[in-house]
Amino acid sequence: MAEQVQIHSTKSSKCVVSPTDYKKLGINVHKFGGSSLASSEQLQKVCEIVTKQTRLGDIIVVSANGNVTDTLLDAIHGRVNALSDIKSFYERLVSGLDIESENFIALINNDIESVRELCRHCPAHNDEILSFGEKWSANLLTELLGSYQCAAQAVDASNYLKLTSLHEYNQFDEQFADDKFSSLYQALWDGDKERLKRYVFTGFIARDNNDQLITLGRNGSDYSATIIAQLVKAKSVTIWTDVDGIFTADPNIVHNAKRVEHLSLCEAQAISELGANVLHQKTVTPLLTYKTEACIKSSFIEESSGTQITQHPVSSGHVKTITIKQSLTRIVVNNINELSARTIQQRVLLNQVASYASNFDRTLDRLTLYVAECDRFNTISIIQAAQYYPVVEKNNLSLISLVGQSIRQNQKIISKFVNRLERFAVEEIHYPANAHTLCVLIEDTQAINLLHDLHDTFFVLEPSIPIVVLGYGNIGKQFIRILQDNKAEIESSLNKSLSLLGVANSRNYALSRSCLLDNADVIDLLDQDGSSLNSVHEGAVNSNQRNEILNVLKDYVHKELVIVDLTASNDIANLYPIFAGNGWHLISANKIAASNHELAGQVEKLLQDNKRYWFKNTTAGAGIPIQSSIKKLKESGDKIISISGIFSGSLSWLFGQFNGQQKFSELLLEAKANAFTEPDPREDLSGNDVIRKIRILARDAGFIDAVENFEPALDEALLEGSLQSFWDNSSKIDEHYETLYQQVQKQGGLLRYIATLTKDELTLKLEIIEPSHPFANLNPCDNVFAIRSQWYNDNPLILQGPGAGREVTAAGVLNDLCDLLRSA
Ligand SMILES: NC(=O)C1=CN([C@@H]2O[C@H](COP(=O)(O)OP(=O)(O)OC[C@H]3O[C@@H](n4cnc5c(N)ncnc54)[C@H](O)[C@@H]3O)[C@@H](O)[C@H]2O)C=CC1
Ligand SMILES: N[C@@H](CC=O)C(=O)O
Repeated sequence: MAEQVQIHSTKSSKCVVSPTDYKKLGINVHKFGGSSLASSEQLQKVCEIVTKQTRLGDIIVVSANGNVTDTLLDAIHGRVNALSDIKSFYERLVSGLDIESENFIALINNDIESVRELCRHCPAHNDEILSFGEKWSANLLTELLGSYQCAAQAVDASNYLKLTSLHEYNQFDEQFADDKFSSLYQALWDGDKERLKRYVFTGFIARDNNDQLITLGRNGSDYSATIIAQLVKAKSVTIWTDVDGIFTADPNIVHNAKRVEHLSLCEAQAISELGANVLHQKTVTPLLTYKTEACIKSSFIEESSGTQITQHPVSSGHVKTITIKQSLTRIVVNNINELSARTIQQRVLLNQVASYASNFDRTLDRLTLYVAECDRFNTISIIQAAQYYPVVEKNNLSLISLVGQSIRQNQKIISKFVNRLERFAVEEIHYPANAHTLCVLIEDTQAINLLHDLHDTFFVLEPSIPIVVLGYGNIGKQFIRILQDNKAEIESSLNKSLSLLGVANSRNYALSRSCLLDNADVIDLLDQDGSSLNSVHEGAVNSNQRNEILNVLKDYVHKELVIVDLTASNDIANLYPIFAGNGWHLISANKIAASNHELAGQVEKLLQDNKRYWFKNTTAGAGIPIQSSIKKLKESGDKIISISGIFSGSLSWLFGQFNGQQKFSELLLEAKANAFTEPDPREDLSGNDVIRKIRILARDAGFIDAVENFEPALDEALLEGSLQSFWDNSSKIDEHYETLYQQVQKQGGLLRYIATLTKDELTLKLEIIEPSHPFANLNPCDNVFAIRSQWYNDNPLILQGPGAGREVTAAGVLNDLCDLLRSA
């Protein structure tokens, strides 16, 4: 049977074309572990996966079926029934499969006799004996795939993977492999891709530089898969196993652990160095060298997406998983110099000793190693061979480690971690060499409690306050989109779950107590006519033409709720005192309430009484943090003297673009389409929108008694009447700005709508400024705020940036929401 594999794998080739072409094929490597190949049902499942998810030319790497490797080891160690157990196992396995079972069993019997013979040798040919497991597995799967009409070929990997030297574990002969793979993919040179097959490679086995068969140790088949992927420049590697990827903690210990969707290669490396069973260190090394992407999936849950290991981090600064290694021994070597300590650390590594944390303390000249208890004697021998005398200080220790991209640069994570440790008697906090791991050593007896505690701290999100968004227009839609796209990131940074209870526009509202962010289809229906909603959605989307959503929200009176007002509605602004009285927090992009001193005062008082917050940073500067800057200056004792600048994003854009060539009204339509203007653009041209911003900032700066002196940016006569009559008057508007433009040109200046705030006067004027004026050269749509204060007197503090638009405003609202959820 074993020969069967070898016949296919060593075809000699006379390649006439470039031997590198198979590397351009985009081969996918799929590796199936022993548990995925342990029963006839599982084998059939694997065949389904292979037929559906692989292409001609893809490589399948297999481990031995079920526990066959362990049973072969038993045979080596002299267990009498071991080989007959293997025979019975295969008889059972093939009886449920659609293959020529008699032939297969005859071959197994034949091989078992060879194994028996090899076991009799002294010393036994261990690697050769163990290699039968993978060979049987490759042949069985190949044969079974045939019954699925899936052309496959069993391949003995030991004819492809050859070490370049006896000791360099990671060095495989690339030229040797290249020749062999070129031969395997011979059909490519004949221009006949259809002749390619799925190649079922034996995992775990290779050859040393003397051509002797060797096995690749623990998790050797995973290693074969990533090495083969590196050699054939594979497009992807999928490791199919019995667990559905990497979890936030070992799910056998922490039952609410969740699957981690993405890990970066650096995170994967850090996890593997900590001794993860599912991801061995040597498996990751080829991925790091070749930088291919990988995936760990369960062959039991085919539809799950498992854990993707990506070359670049999908996110950084978050804890992704917490690992635990129990039953470690602390071995200490005192009075040792750094060079000897490093040599010992290296030898420990080369001997494949499971050492999970080691540390050389320069000030104490002390080397500390934490090794698996089973590796204790091995470690002591290595240290003694270097003429040092180790002390076994303590047994029964656990290493618990947080892993996440660059978490060591995140002070918040470090302090959260250290705070949690206060309640435990920890042995040592350990900082490994990489920036992605934080470790603690603790006695085994306390370790599981600490693991649960840390998992709750970093992964169990506190429920957060339900959010209701009023307004689903330019800003509302973008805000919901970024909430959906960044939900996981926001939740992990706040350590709170996001709960979008309701969304409304002036037609409909949607409400779901189980978070609308996970129910995007419902939100999509908000723009539809009530009559076109089908019955399935009737419960979720309802008419809001008379603010009906507020009736449903009565259930939340005196409970915490965040109302996010993204309307331009007067009615909603006038309801703020009721919202505040109900004990609800407020976030506004709508400027109406915040710019009305009396209303804003009443709302602030009610919020204060109810210990609730009002965030409204976008009402004055879209995404520019103007209000928070003024607040911070005042909180630190500064006094604001004046604020001047250009506060209208739309007019900044319009006057920046207008050059007399294009009609002003056409530009106005473009500004509206870009969401730079108010829903009714007359609000911008009349100055009303900027006046609201001026009043909001005046209130923040403390200029409440100042006299107002505001001029519109367009003659009031052209702003009167309905919105339709305004657009009908476009030609007059165009004439007006054309004449103005000629005047400005004559003076060699630029037209800007400038606001100035002092404690005595608030002004807003259309001004002609010099091209050298600080407000002259702004990017299109920019706002600029020059704050002169007691501390920024001669040289004002300037805040400048995009002052209008969907993206920046929605991002500003999201900032407000995160600040609120952090404070509440
Ligand atoms: N566009 C921008 O750059 C900035 C806009 N803002 C403010 O954001 C607000 C929204 O602006 P846009 O999204 O451009 O307006 P929009 O007209 O596109 O959207 C307004 C939404 O509010 C809804 N609405 C009206 N009355 C309602 C009610 N009673 N209940 C529930 N929903 C209601 C409308 O149906 C619509 O969905 C405005 O107050 C604007 O001043 C603030 C900063 C920057
Ligand atoms: N229409 C406003 C948008 C932001 O508030 C502006 O032009 O600044």
